[in-house]
Amino acid sequence: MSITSGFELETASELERSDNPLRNARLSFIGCGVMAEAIIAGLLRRRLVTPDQIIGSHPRQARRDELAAKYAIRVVESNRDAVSFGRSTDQGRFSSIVVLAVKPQRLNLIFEELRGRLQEEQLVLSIIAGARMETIARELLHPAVVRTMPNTPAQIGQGMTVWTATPQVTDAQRDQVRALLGALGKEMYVEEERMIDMATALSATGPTYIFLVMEALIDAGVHLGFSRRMAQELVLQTMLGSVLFAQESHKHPAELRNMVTSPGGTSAEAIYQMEKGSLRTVLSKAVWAAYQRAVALGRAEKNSPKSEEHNS
Ligand SMILES: NC(=O)C1=CN([C@@H]2O[C@H](COP(=O)(O)OP(=O)(O)OC[C@H]3O[C@@H](n4cnc5c(N)ncnc54)[C@H](OP(=O)(O)O)[C@@H]3O)[C@@H](O)[C@H]2O)C=CC1
Ligand SMILES: O=C(O)[C@@H]1CCC=N1
Repeated sequence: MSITSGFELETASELERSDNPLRNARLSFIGCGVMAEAIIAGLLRRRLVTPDQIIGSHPRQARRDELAAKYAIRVVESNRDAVSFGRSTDQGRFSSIVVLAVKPQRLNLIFEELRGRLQEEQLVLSIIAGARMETIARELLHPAVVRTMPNTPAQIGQGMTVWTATPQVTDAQRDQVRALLGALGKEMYVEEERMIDMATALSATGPTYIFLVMEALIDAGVHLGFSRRMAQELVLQTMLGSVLFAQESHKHPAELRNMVTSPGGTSAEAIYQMEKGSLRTVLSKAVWAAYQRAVALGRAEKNSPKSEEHNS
């Protein structure tokens, strides 16, 4: 059976560029859900890799078929087979990145399956919330680990990913990671691993805060009497315009807000109600709660499905 990809390629071939660090890489995705698909789509869209450089593993046949048809990549059932794809052999040597993209609650199963199965030159790149590099390295018996925290706008190449790496990750591998994450949007390297948990709460969980506010404002517009379609257009363009304004003007948000706030006017009235309703405190508490949860997910004893059940 031949597989064709219906996937649109966006830019001129990066593959042909000699400075593309992923040119000869093999990528194995362990768990092909929402985020893994976003990374795969971004890499192919930017033509940083070809479909034959990618393999994914997934427990469900329907999902395997779906991804194979959409991206013309190989998707297998066995996580071990996916990792083996990147192993160098007498026939060829590859740089290989193994992307861990399962839910935190599945991580212990993955450790059991993959422990001791990685070659020295393979790189493990985790996107799993809470999972600490020390734990991954210890459980997989593999010291070269990169920990990243992307977010869902990566699906359209507008993501924000924060990442860090163990000292065993080489400069060449760091270049590969930058290229891979660059296909998702912006990337930011941090030295301190605790900042990954902080980014999990702020930028990775971030779309949740924004979409909830977006939804609430659209509902408020409907309450005023706008059709849902009109309210949605007004709110989305207002949010987009405000973000671009903040980005391009380089002004502090408070300064931009003051520009909207005429004395005795509508904004002042609205601000009064938002402060009365403790909007800032609620947002701060939400981010703090998300941070605490990210830290808790990283604790080994919380990583088993059993303890998660007790937790929920
Ligand atoms: N969603 C987000 O905004 C972000 C998520 N993350 C992190 O990314 C990771 C993945 O999240 P996300 O993509 O949203 O989650 P998904 O649930 O969409 O993806 C995980 C996938 O792994 C599959 N899976 C389950 N068990 C196994 C197994 N034993 N072996 C291989 N695959 C398995 C699941 O299959 P099935 O569907 O059958 O259960 C699912 O498709 C999480 O660890 C999360 O913390 C990081 C940043 C942002
Ligand atoms: O809710 C979650 O666990 C994931 C991790 C970061 C954002 N969403």
